[in-house]
Amino acid sequence: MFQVEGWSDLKVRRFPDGFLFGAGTSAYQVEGAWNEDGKGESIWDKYLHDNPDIISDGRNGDVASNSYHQYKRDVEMLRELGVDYYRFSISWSRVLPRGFSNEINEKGLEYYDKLIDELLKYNIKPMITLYHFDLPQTLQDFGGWANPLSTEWFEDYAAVIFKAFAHKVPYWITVNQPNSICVEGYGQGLMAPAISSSGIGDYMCIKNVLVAHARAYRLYEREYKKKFKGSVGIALALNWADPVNNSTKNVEATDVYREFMIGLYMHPIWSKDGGFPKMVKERVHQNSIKQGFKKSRLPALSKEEVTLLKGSSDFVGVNHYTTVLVKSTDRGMSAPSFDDDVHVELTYRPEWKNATSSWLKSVPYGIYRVCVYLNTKYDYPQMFVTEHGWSTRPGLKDDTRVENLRLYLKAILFAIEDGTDLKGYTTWSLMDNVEWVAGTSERFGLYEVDFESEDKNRTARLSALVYKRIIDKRIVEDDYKPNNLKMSITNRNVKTEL
Ligand SMILES: CCCCCCCCCCCCC/C=C/[C@@H](O)[C@@H](N)CO[C@@H]1O[C@H](CO)[C@@H](O)[C@H](O)[C@H]1O
Repeated sequence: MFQVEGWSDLKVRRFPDGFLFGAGTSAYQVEGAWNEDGKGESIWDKYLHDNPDIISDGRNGDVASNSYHQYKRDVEMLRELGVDYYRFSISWSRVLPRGFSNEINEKGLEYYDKLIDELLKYNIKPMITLYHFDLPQTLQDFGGWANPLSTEWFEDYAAVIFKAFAHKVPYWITVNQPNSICVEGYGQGLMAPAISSSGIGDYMCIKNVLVAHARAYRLYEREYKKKFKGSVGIALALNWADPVNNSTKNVEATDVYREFMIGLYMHPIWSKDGGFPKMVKERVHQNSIKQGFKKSRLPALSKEEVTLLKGSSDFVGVNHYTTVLVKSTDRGMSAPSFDDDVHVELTYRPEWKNATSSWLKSVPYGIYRVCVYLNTKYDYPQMFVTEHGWSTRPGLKDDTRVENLRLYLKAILFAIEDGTDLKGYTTWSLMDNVEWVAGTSERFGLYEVDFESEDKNRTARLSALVYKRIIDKRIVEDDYKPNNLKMSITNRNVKTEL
């Protein structure tokens, strides 16, 4: 059993046979070529072009890590690491420049086809995310994810991508982090399209994104599952939250926080009864009525939608970075708002080590706790860690990333030992990239990208060598120190089933 304090023991745990290691990126963050070869504008292109001053270091995704031109080098890096799979996303507006499926940009499809073939040539399986934050701007002009028609636009887009690649791709993620898309994008105005409509726009978006996910899942299930046997899931932001202490009101506040951060997305897909969690529905409904709304600001799921969503995932994609502590509060908050509906305060332990990103603290037990929570509450769902990572400043000797990686992988080994059905682990990120409004000021890469160089050259960091060693030995060694930072290609015969 994994203990929060003093959890380390002397047993050497091994990653089970068949456990997969991967690395991840997303289209806007690495591709660049924002308007090349017929690509249409996305909401992130527009947002950062219109608001250059909000980017911490002024670097947007116009060129990013130049993966549109450097994809062969990216695959070479994956071969160096010896990973089993590569998680990357497709830019919707690169394939459908105006968002709708009547006009397909063949050059866009060609780019992904070449990338997939390059991966398959070296026995690296593609894990494709259909949507990682970059909606075509043309669709945003019609309300984006706040428009219920978005569920149909997404299904049409998914149909184009499945038709082109279902025969080559074993793992699919429909949508990355609905809470970031909706709460940060349509509520808090922190992510594109930067709409500030907390407590209203975010809930409209959440319903539509979840239904869109389910429509894409059902489409694959109907038309491709039998033939290609791929797995389709959704990636959720599943950070952990504990009460700041064990007082009843803080424990209750933590339950509420977990239902809004985890249950809102897990319950419709993985619970037995389906739909949004009762506690969330009741709180938003009561607040809405008090505030003079005729009905809940959280749009209801119809009976058909509840059924469509229930069971609509082969695995849950766990994007896990950090842990927060929750305190109950009576503080007045601006209303209506998502924060007012949840109504808690968050804090951290001062001793938790900080990454370069202010929100990111190293709390390894959190990943164990979130796995056990999902097991208990949702009956041992199949999982992939679809993102986990650490940010630093530039530099190749990234000891803090190495330490964080080792500690979290050990915690994952405990979670597996305690029954978690975890299929794989994806490190975020393969390389430095555009960290949204933080630009390139927060580096998440196992490979450093020289953003000053014309080609955006990549160099392995210490963490890349350590990750390679873990993949090779299938254990986490505390004392492994490479003699130098030279990288070479791993010739591994990946013997995993699709
Ligand atoms: C005095 C104490 C004050 C305490 C205040 C506490 C505030 C706590 C706020 C917690 C916020 C956690 C935010 C977490 C966000 C992540 O889950 C999210 N950024 C993950 O998104 C993925 O992350 C990658 C790295 O940021 C990103 O590159 C990727 O595209 C995203 O999918």
